[in-house]
Amino acid sequence: MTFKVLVADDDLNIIISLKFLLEAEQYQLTSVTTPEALLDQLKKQQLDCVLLDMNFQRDTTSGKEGLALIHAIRTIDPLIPIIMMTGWATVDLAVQALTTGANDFLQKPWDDDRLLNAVATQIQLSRTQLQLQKVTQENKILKHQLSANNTDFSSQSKAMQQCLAELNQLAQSDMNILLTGENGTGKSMLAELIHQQSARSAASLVSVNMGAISESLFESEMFGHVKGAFTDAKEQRIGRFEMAQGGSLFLDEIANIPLSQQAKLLRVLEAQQFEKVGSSKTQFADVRIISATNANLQHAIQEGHFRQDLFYRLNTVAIHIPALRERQEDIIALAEGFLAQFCAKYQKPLLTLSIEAKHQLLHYSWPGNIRELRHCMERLIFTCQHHNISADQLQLQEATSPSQITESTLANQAADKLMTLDEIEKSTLSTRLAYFKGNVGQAAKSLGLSRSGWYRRVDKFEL
Ligand SMILES: Nc1ncnc2c1ncn2[C@@H]1O[C@H](COP(=O)(O)OP(=O)(O)OP(=O)(O)O)[C@@H](O)[C@H]1O
Repeated sequence: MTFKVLVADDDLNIIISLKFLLEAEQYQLTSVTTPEALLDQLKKQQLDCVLLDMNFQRDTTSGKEGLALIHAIRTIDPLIPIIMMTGWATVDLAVQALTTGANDFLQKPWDDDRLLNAVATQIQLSRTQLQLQKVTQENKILKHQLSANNTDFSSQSKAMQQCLAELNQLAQSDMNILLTGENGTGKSMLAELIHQQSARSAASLVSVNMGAISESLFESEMFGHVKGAFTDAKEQRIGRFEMAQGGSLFLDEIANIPLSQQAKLLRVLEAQQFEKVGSSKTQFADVRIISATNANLQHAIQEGHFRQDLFYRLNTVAIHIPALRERQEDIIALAEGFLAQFCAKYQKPLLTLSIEAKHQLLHYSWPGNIRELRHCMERLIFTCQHHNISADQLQLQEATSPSQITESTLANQAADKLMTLDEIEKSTLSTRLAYFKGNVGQAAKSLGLSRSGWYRRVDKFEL
């Protein structure tokens, strides 16, 4: 990439020398000899750095002209690096230039290496600053979108209202919270709600799906690594604990942490300290942990798959999120809410639910909970021919048992609809998950998959 440097000096010899020096290093040079031409160029083109003489009239040496120009440049471009140059340097003048808004100060005659170094460093710094602004801005937008989504959190059932009241109170504390409940019951959404209502809401909520992190990358993902810590560590990397500093860390699918890594997580939770992989520097972890699982952790402890001491650390308070079938008052309201949302999104006329459709929605077991209901409503926007949705258009079928899904049924399905191998795999994952009522561990095991193998496929098929 070629960077554009603007040289502003009334001495043509200086301009020619700088032209030779900078163009030999692949910079593209524009030169001006008056302050007016300098400001004009700044308004006309996108530049990466300004090399600015401090005195334009030959008989002046005070540097006042240069200082006044810094102000003028900053009103046009607040971020462009300005490197001041003068043959009449004093410490006072240098300090004045830097406090007025210049980024560096060089004395004429200059040392070539020092000048090239100053230009490269200042361009690099301003690009990093720009990048940071961009990321901060994106972050703000994402946070805004997330909290806007949360205002969509809807529930009318008594069970959920109780749950929300409890969460509202706990959110104000700094206790670690464990959310339990089947897949798709809204645990991630509630984690976001807890964070937004906590004193940590100005900092980030960082989410990690523990089932999706491979065992070998666990430490690096969670605590970060320094450059060269292992073969692939080409750059230093910040881990999730550091990203969530001052905020909250949401550990989803917590039961999926391999036993070997549980001790490492426990140490951070106990001592609030961690080290990046490859570093001996201890860092302080100021994060609130919200974790979630659809598994029975007590059972996992008895089976020796989960550490009891880690369970106690995570489970300062536990909140159970009821399954959708246990809060029937929510089903129709949620379904109608999703229909309204998707009709607006896809610019379709509003669909309504017939009495029979409502009846079926209420009597279905919803193994995939609210996620399944949401997908079902989204699908109807495209499959439903009439404004009033009938029961059979819902296409709700209770799951068949895996023993019924034989190779021949799959082969028949494939032949009937000419399914691709991917479609068969996708359909098997969904059926199996539904059969095990959303329990990923059991569903994966029944297919001979590891949890990470399961999640890789879930990602691949965007399930
Ligand atoms: N009360 C609610 N109101 C509106 N939408 C909801 C509600 N609860 C959940 N959802 C929606 O249902 C889907 C699943 O929610 P979420 O991911 O929070 O569930 P989860 O329990 O964390 O699932 P998993 O255990 O699979 O990670 C999301 O699309 C979410 O927006």
